[in-house]
Amino acid sequence: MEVMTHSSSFLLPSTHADHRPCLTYALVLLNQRLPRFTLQLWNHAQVRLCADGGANRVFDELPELFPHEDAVEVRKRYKPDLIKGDMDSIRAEVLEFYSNLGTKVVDESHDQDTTDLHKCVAYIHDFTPHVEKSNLCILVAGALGGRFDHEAGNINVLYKFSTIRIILLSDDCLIHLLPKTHHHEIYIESSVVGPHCGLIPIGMPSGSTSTTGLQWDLNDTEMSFGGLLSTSNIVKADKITVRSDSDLLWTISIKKI
Ligand SMILES: Nc1ncnc2c1ncn2[C@@H]1O[C@H](COP(=O)(O)OP(=O)(O)OP(=O)(O)O)[C@@H](O)[C@H]1O
Ligand SMILES: Cc1ncc(C[n+]2csc(CCO)c2C)c(N)n1
Repeated sequence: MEVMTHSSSFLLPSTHADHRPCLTYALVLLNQRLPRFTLQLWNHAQVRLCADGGANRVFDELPELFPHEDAVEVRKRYKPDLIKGDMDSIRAEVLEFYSNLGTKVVDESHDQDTTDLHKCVAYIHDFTPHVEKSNLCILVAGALGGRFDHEAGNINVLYKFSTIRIILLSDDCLIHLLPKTHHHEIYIESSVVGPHCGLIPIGMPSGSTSTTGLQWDLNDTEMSFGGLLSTSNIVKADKITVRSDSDLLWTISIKKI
């Protein structure tokens, strides 16, 4: 089975990033307080999207990161490429400001059956050529640590688009899917992530999971809700390996530096 490699180098300043794996990043900003490392994500990304009210966060909070600069100048420098959603949360002044700067706006207020994050990921999916999809990684800022229905909807997007690399981020942790179609090698950037981690089988039980590099490694172990979950585990090596017969969620803490 093919090996899929994972790394959190997008949390490092661009100049420190290693080249493993060599990915193209897209950033989606949601309607929650921007994580403190938003500038790192922004600088790593080739394209930046705001999901509806996420545009208010960029408008209001990005200038706070440059308190000695004129807010309008900062907003012009950090302009999203696209705003997409059902447009019930973005403020009129924010929509007008970014439209005037040339940000593309896609109003999908007719669709009340998919979330704004789903709409943004679908856009990236539809407009990324097939050959480039394997190198694509979507970083989602503000996806965790808020309302539980939103968090569950955000996790569901990982499953709906399980062939695309998508990483959900909060200030405290990141999560992504480890598809059962691959063996996994997770490279730990120990200056920015860890040591707390977890492996969680959402959706269906896992009959057999084996790992290396964890304090409590799994060895052909069964996991399920109602049974064992690997929560509060600890990374003990620079590389973690995971093999499972089910899709698993991997989560690791982000350090407060
Ligand atoms: N509290 C939260 N926790 C996690 N994710 C959130 C939260 N609030 C918003 N989001 C994410 O940001 C996206 C855009 O947020 P926005 O507030 O514009 O959505 P909405 O669909 O209008 O929300 P609501 O359910 O309040 O009407 C949502 O689709 C969701 O993915
Ligand atoms: C069974 C069911 N439950 C909830 C919603 C509501 N809903 C889900 S996504 C969305 C858009 C949010 O921007 C809304 C309003 C629905 N349509 N169907």
